[in-house]
Amino acid sequence: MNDITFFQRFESDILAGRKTITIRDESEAHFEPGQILRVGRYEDDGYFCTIKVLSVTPTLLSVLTDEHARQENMTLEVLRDVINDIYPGVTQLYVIAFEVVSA
Ligand SMILES: CC(=O)Nc1ccn([C@@H]2O[C@H](CO)[C@@H](O)[C@H]2O)c(=O)n1
Repeated sequence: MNDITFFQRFESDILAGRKTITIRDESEAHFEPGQILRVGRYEDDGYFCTIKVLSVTPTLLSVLTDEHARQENMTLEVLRDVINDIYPGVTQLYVIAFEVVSA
């Protein structure tokens, strides 16, 4: 069983270290720094790597910055669109910073 999933289109960025955060809603705000998580693809739940959680930081959609976008390997405009698609109407978000520990 995997502990967290990502859309398949982000797999290569995660494995290459180009995507080092994920921004989630309340339902995934329970992770703790130091936790080791098995990571799967959302589409088929296939395992693709193991990450270590570095931090979990509450944030708001309205205060996302270019620095968040850089850590997602996308522009801020695209990041806002992605979040609006996944979490329509949600303003309270959590930035989960992580590093890949094995793949
Ligand atoms: C079931 C479910 O919620 N899955 C998610 C949720 C979010 N994300 C990515 O995190 C960043 C900010 O949201 C963006 O890169 C998102 O695409 C993801 O890959 N998979």
